[in-house]
Amino acid sequence: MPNETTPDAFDGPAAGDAAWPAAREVAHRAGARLLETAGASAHENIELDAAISRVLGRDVHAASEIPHFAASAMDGWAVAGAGPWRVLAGDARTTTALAPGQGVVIVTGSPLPEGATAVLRRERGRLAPGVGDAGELLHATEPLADFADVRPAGREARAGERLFAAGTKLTAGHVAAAAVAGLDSLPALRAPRVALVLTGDEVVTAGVPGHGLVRDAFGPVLPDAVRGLGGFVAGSVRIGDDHDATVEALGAADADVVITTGGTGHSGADHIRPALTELGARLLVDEIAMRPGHPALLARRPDGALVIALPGNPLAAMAALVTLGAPLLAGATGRPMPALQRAASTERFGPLPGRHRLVPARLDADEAGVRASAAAHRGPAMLRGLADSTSFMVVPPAGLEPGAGVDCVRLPWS
Ligand SMILES: Nc1nc2c(c(=O)[nH]1)N[C@H]1C(S)=C(S)[C@@H](COP(=O)(O)OP(=O)(O)OC[C@H]3O[C@@H](n4cnc5c(N)ncnc54)[C@H](O)[C@@H]3O)O[C@H]1N2
Ligand code: MOO
Repeated sequence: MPNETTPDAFDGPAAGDAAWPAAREVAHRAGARLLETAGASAHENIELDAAISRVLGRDVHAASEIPHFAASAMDGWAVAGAGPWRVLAGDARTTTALAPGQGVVIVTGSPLPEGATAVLRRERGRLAPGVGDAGELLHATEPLADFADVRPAGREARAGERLFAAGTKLTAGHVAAAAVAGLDSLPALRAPRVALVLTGDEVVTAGVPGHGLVRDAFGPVLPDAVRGLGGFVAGSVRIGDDHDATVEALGAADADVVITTGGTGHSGADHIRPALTELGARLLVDEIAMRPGHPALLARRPDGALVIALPGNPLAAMAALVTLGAPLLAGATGRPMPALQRAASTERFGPLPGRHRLVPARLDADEAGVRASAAAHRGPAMLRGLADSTSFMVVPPAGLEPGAGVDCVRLPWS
């Protein structure tokens, strides 16, 4: 998707300590521009088993009526006209038509024989000897309405009806519905290719870390989080705190979007900013007025690829991912800015002038509405709070009184 781009005023100047809402807007526009640049090559057909979390590039229509034949919704008898009914031998699979006064055994999902006017459930039918040579007759134990327990053809969709709109992010529900509609593939937008660059001399990937070392919190979860946001992790590298290695990794990553972790600070051990400068990348967001996640960056490489630099502190990185990554990947897959959910804060937050706070929280609904309960263990380097959460509350700079409404952003995996 990346392409040679000329700097222009599209994104505005680097936001320089951007306000939280402005950082989201810049990220969403930058993502949308990736999609514009890709044009027709952004579209592809995907098999159903690879479709979950992908975004539709075009509307999807029903190829035929759904269901495409009238069927029984219950086990019992297909019957024609008013009862009692004479029950034919065999079952609905071998009986193609019924005359009034006839019935035949049918199971759920079987096509209704021609002439059938209703299905009588097994538990609502009684077989009794008929008078004279009438043989055994089927009686309904309660009144039977016309078309009772029949699934008519086309009840769920007419042929040609739009099932899902372009821009829909596909869930298991969409994919199952597409399969029932007889579709083998879906017209998707190509998932933006994301390359991960995980930095840090002190980061280890197995076991209990030794003194001064930390276990990598990102490698095991970012691929799934990126997929949840509509992207696809195509590659991942780990580098130490080294300038040349950072320049090489950021420059060489073959992707639409590069996501880095750590090294966003201004110390001698932090190499993301100098590497972006050396690569000639343009900063679109240069830090965000938020806590945690303040040092996060968004930049565009000269070839058009976008770079999201997440801070090393794990909770801060996740806060930055929902702030920059979610809008960016929404824009890059033709979707609007991810919606914020409104909830009532159960807790008081004092003011923090000029800064939004992202607080991991659980959202619960009851008859009074949706409540956001901030998690315990929510320091920037902690993760237990995140584990207990479904969202981040976005506490405005003025703070919040208990019960006051607050916007919340969903976690990528919730
Ligand atoms: N003098 C200042 N120091 C710091 C500031 C500041 O404004 N002035 N900002 C703080 C904030 S806020 C954050 S957030 C961090 C940003 O740090 P970096 O992005 O430079 O990340 P590192 O320094 O590489 O690491 C920070 C922290 O995160 C741990 N880490 C790194 N990678 C991983 C990983 N894969 N899994 C788990 N943990 C990881 C790392 O060990 C450090 O503990 O800077 C503050 N300092
Ligand atoms: O972004 Mo940092 O985690 O606020 O400490």
